[in-house]
Order: sequence, then structure tokens, then C-alpha cells
Amino acid sequence: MSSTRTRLIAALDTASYEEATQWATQLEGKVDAIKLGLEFTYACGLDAVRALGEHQKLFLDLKLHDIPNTVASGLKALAPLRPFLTTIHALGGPEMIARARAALEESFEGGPDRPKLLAVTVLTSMNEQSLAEVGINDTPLDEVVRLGKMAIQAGADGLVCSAHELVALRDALGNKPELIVPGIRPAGSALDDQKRVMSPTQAAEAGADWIVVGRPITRADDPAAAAQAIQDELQAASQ
Ligand SMILES: O=C(O)c1cc(=O)[nH]c(=O)n1[C@@H]1O[C@H](COP(=O)(O)O)[C@@H](O)[C@H]1O
Repeated sequence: MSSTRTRLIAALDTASYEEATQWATQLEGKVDAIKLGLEFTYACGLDAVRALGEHQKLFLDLKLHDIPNTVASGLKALAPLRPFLTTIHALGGPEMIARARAALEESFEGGPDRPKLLAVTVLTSMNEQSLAEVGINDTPLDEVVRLGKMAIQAGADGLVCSAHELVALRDALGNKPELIVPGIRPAGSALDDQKRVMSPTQAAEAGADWIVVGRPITRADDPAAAAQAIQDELQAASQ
């Protein structure tokens, strides 16, 4: 059992501002934060991101991956949106991660509102076979731990990983890094394109700080009830 409660982020993946606003309203008080990603940001623009982020804690998930200077400049440009979490890809390497962290520190003048920098390790849509297809002949577990150690050492505040790697990451890195876990499927939900999945209860018991849930909430007939059911699971797992 975990001692602190795992919190719930709803991924509002849609190209429609109206739909995202409707979900955000329905989910107010039911989720601990919302996540806006590539689909919403590219389709609706940064003003729409800012507008939704005014009402709820915002995880801005744009998974930056480019040369260090471009990633650092991109993060500075995003700083006025004031997300509390934001993502880059660990595979960009230590220099990119260090420059990303420095850019955020600079934008927020070292203050407490600085967004936490999360390094995405191995996407939860990948398994050992898909890693081999991109030339990484390692298990997802070993690759996540290797990338995770490098990213935290380079300046990331936390990691995005699947629930399968949580215990190994805690062993390797202790309790300080924030571990954010997508690839969450309540019992009976469709896997969609996710490959390394676990239930909310399993992720909470393995020590996730935050879980990210999209389609199991947004495609439910009643998104608020689906979110509440997940919160009930998380609450039970923390007792
Ligand atoms: O960075 C992420 O949030 C992320 C990383 C990852 O490895 N896997 C992953 O699914 N995500 C995001 O988490 C959300 C999962 O959505 P569902 O599969 O619909 O629950 C999506 O918005 C993905 O972009």
C-alpha cells in the first residue's frame, strides 16, 4: 500500500475547444489536474491552452525533442502559460535536459511556480519489440531505468514512465523524483494503442505520484462518474 495518495490527471485529447471545455467543466472537482497535449494545442492554439489552464492545474504535454537551444527557447516561449508540469523527451540527452531546466529556472527566476520538468522515458505505447524496431535491444524496464537515471541527473524533476517500471525507478532514484504514469486502464477498459498498462490500483500501489488517464474517462458515457470511480480506486489503494 502506498502512504500518500496518487493523484489523477485527465488527458483532454481532442481538437475541439468546445469538447475540451465541456470535459474540463464536467471534471472539475473530480480530477486533480488536466493535461493538454499535441492534438489540442496544435488544433486550438496557445490562447485556448491559456484559457483552459486558468481554471484548473495544467499539465502541458508537448514532449519537446530537439537540439538543446531550440528546446530551451521553446520552453521559454511556453512559460507564460504557467503549467505546473511540462514534458521533454529523455532521448534528447543530458545537454538538452540541462538546458531545458535552466530555461525554466530563468523564466521563473528560480521561484516556486516554476513548472516541473518531466522527461518522457519509453512511451507506454512501446514494448520490447517496438524498442527493437528502433534499434534499442533492451527491455523497456532496463531502458526506462537507464534513461531515468540520466534524466534526473541532468536536471529533470520527474519522469513519465509506465507503472511497470515504478518499483525499479524508486529503488534506483528514491522518493524525490515525481513519477507520472500514463498507460492506465481500469479493469475492463479497451487498451487502444497502449502496450504497457496497469490499473489505477496497481499504479497507486507501485508508487505513482500521478496517473494520467485519457480515453477511459473522456470516452465514457459519463466522464465525471468514470473519473470518480478512478478516484475511489486511488483512495482505497492509499488506505
Ligand atoms: O507524456 C504523456 O503523458 C504520455 C507518455 C506516454 O508514454 N504515454 C502516454 O500515453 N502519454 C499520454 O497520456 C495520455 C494517455 O491517454 P489514454 O491512452 O487515452 O489514457 C495521452 O494524452 C498520451 O499522450
